[in-house]
Amino acid sequence: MSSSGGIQIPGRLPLLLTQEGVLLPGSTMRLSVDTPRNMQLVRSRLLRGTSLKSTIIGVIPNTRDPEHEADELPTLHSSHDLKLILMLPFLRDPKPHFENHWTVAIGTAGLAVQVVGSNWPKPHYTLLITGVCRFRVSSLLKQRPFALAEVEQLDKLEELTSTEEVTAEDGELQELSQRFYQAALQLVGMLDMSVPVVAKLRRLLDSLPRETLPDVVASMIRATNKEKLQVLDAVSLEERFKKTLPLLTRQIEGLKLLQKTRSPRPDDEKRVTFSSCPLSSLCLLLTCSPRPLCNEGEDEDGDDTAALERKVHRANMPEAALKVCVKELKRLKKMPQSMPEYALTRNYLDLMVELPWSKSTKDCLDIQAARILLDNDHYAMDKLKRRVLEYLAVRQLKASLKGPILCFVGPPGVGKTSVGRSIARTLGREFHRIALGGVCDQSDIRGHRRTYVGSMPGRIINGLKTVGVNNPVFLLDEVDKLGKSLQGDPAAALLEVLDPEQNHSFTDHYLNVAFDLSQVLFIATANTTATIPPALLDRMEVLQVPGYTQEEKVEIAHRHLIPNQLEQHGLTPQQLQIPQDSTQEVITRYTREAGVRSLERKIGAICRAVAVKVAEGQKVTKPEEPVPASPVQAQGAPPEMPIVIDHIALKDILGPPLFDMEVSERLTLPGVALGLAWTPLGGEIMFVEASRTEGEGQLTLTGQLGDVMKESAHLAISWLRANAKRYRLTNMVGGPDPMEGTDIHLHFPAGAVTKDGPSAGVTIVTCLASLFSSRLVRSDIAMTGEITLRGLVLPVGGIKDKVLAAHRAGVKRVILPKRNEKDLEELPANVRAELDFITATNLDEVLNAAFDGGFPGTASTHTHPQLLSKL
Ligand SMILES: Nc1ncnc2c1ncn2[C@@H]1O[C@H](COP(=O)(O)OP(=O)(O)OP(=O)(O)O)[C@@H](O)[C@H]1O
Repeated sequence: MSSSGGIQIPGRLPLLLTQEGVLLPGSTMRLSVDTPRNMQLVRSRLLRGTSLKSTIIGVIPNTRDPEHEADELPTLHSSHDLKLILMLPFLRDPKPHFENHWTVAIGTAGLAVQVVGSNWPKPHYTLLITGVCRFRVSSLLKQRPFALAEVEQLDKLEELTSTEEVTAEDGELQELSQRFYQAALQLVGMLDMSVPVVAKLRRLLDSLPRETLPDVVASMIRATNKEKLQVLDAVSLEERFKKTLPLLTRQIEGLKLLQKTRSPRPDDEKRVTFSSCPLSSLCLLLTCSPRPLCNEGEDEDGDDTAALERKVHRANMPEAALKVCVKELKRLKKMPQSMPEYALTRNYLDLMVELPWSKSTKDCLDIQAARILLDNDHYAMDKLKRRVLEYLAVRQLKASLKGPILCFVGPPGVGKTSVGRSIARTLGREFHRIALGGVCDQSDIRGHRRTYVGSMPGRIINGLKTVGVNNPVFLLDEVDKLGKSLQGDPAAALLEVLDPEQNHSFTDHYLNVAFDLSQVLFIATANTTATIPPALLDRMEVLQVPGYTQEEKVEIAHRHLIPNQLEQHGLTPQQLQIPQDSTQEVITRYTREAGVRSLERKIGAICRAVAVKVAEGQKVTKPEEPVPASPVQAQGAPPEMPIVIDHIALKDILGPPLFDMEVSERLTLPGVALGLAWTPLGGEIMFVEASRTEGEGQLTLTGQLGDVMKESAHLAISWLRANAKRYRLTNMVGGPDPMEGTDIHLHFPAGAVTKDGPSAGVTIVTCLASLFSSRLVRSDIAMTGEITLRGLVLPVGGIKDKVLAAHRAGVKRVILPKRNEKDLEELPANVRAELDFITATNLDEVLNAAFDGGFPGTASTHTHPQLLSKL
């Protein structure tokens, strides 16, 4: 600080633009920073810098930092006095180098002594900055990512370090300084000297260099921002004394008046004392808070706390919470604003009053209406809708229903989230979605303790604050994708949230008081139950939402997706028509999914392409121009409406088809069979390929197989070797042991995808049987089932999704374990009608069905007709 021993500030300073208050040299101020440039400055200079130099920044007052980084910087605060002083030499200078407003911008170089970051209510930093000296911006070096400028230090006041020097050099300045000093003494004299800071101020008045007094006193007394700006702009010391003295006198007069008008109660005496000096600690002696406690802001601030107190009492919170709030309020009142804890306590209280402790919406449940709404919003999903209606009906009869928590499990894009939204609508409740995918910190659910820097409440409490009622529908999306880390297990934190017996007293770490979640209706969604922790799964009722059949997808597209997309793209059915055939083609040749999300995207792509045509057409058809009569579209002429998307248009817009009906093509060699697999994304068809070469009887397995699948492969080989004679299987030279002198390679294409599970057993056996017998597997058949060493076929899971995948891929016959027959009832009628199902109890039956005309050696070839059941 020039005035305190000649500190030299760097020649280049990053600029912090603020409108919050005026930092004067020698004072300390707390500033909240949330705009892009200022945030960037804090991150790259204050948080990353390691030297003292990197903590010095230039604070430009009275200037708004633009909300968006792309916006240009506004005119910086500039001093008129300085402008004059600086311009004078240029009256003589033919080529002034002060060309723009930057040249006279003035600010205070400050030392950032503390940086506190917080994400609530939005990301921001709170800085504690001590003013060092005035500076002038010579030139702006860059605007992004934060403003950086070449600066010139202005306060060089060494000449006035003692009263003697003043006397010697400048009579008028000395007189001013003396008057100022006397006035300051008088002010301190009116305050209660028993307050330690007042005593300290008294001592400082004698020990501080006189030239620092105007800045220090101006930052403490009652003064508006405008007045403080004038003090900052007063570069000459004389001017500064002149600007500050009236303020000081006004404060003294004000105090006198206050003392006169107040009743002489000891309390009041103290209050005058306190209010005239906001400083409650020594370090704050030089503090200027953005809204000083003792200027105009004070009343406002006092009101502010009073308003907060009123809100606390009106928030209708339970007694325990109220007690905590009252205690915190008491602490807040005693705290100076500049204390870091002030902001924390204030944020806490603000949250407490905003929480919907007893605010709820009234359920408007009408089962008839709910049924209609669910049917209107979603096609198919009958089982799910039935269960949801049951649930709603019970709620209607018993309002205080505790649990169960519904968990919709199914592949992506089958409408789990959107059913959740519909349930909220049917109940007339607020809806809030909490995405849990990737959450691996339990404080995400339960909040951080307030002792942490940047502590925040968890997502549940935040959600309640957002919806503003205590009985919303909370959709816990993707519960199966919760992670775990050193920061704890969020799934464990969810246990308390979802347990109806416990959640009436859910305690968020940040709140530290119980909040009643029993009115909240929780619905969870997941792609698979396999990764949901068992304790969590146990608290939920799982409702499977399987993928859709092609017919269902066509219906969904025409009833929901196409109208939605048309609306979103500003089109009408009079402008765009997608016939059923085209939708069917999009489904089969451009998408391969269990849900309809990809289909929706493709329809979106069609709409965009048509929107361009329509918009071009509108531009060409100006009102005065007649519309061409010919339906043949001339170059630049508007297209004929409606634009109908046919096979050719589809290819134009979406490109060549992405998927082919490849099944029959790939089953043209012996040693290939088609299996069915279940994945969290729905069912999939899966080819199994085998080849043999001369060798030593080794088995090679490729395709990223898990242990269980590898074991299935070994099992299949063992069974075939054991039964080779019966099935007349041979090795390469025609010998009876198929493995003798032969190496086998089994491959599961889509080699990058990990595969596991026992259900490929029957497919591997069929594939190897085809290889050893050199016979082709039927090209229209797919299969699934676990095998045993004795050749039995055991049931497997995910039958519905697997069969739907087979149907999607154009397969005509499906072999599945006999004990899975019951699962076929869940299939849509049209799928059941279009597929032949062969249910098998042993591998004999499987082989017999998988090859045209049966398989040699199987019992049924001779004794029974082929086992075929059309369900
Ligand atoms: N049966 C249906 N009827 C109407 N629209 C549907 C149906 N199923 C899905 N949709 C639509 O498909 C889109 C995707 O649905 P949604 O986001 O609910 O899928 P999701 O199952 O939650 O997927 P994820 O598991 O990826 O979150 C939505 O626009 C939804 O409206």
